[in-house]
Amino acid sequence: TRSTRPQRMLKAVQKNATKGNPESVISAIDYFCKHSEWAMNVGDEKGSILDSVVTEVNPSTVLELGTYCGYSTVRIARLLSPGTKFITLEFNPANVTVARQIIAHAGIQDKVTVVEGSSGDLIPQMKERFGITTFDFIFLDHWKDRYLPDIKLFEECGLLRKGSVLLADNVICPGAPEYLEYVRNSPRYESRYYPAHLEYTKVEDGLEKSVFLG
Ligand SMILES: O=c1[nH]cnc2c(O)c(F)c(-c3ccc(F)cc3)cc12
Ligand SMILES: [Mg+2]
Repeated sequence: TRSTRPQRMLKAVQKNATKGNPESVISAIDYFCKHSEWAMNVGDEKGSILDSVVTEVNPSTVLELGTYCGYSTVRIARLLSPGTKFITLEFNPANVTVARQIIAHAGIQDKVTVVEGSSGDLIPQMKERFGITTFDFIFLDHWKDRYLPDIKLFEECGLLRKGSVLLADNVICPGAPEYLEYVRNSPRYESRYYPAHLEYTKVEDGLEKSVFLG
């Protein structure tokens, strides 16, 4: 039966990237998406902005919503200090299977825990299951309609502290207008937009960085 796009991406990584080399995995995926098949990884342009924010925050606890094939997981993990607690949530079990293999190929499997399930179910379990008190950095890249309910869930579950940084992908395309309205108008967040483009295209998109003020 026909393979899936994530499976074809995994094959490209296993063929073209050097085992244990996160940079080569990132490059192999970007090459695949530019020359073979578009895929919804954050990409190289927005990925560089992600890199700069992760480096600036230098977090001790990280949560990613939306693992997909693990591209941004590898981007983030390669920048983290040893001992950082990094959890990534993915709803689609087939994506979990591919992501774990791409993460292993990059050699950063010991730096991140991939958890299968929905963010709405798993966010309230973060404290009890993973011993998290608060997250220093959160990357929202799952489903635009979950951005607003999930940020409210973070607040309700006491998972944010003064200075926690949330970075959201796709706030223009596909777009998360209700989320943007919330973080830009709430007195509890300081928000800033980073203009860029939809991965591997010339279409406008960008990242919204929001700092929780407590
Ligand atoms: O569902 C998504 N979750 C996370 N990230 C996405 C993304 O970066 C996209 F570009 C897109 C996307 C898909 C199709 C398009 F025509 C445009 C954007 C979707 C997602
Ligand atoms: Mg995205």
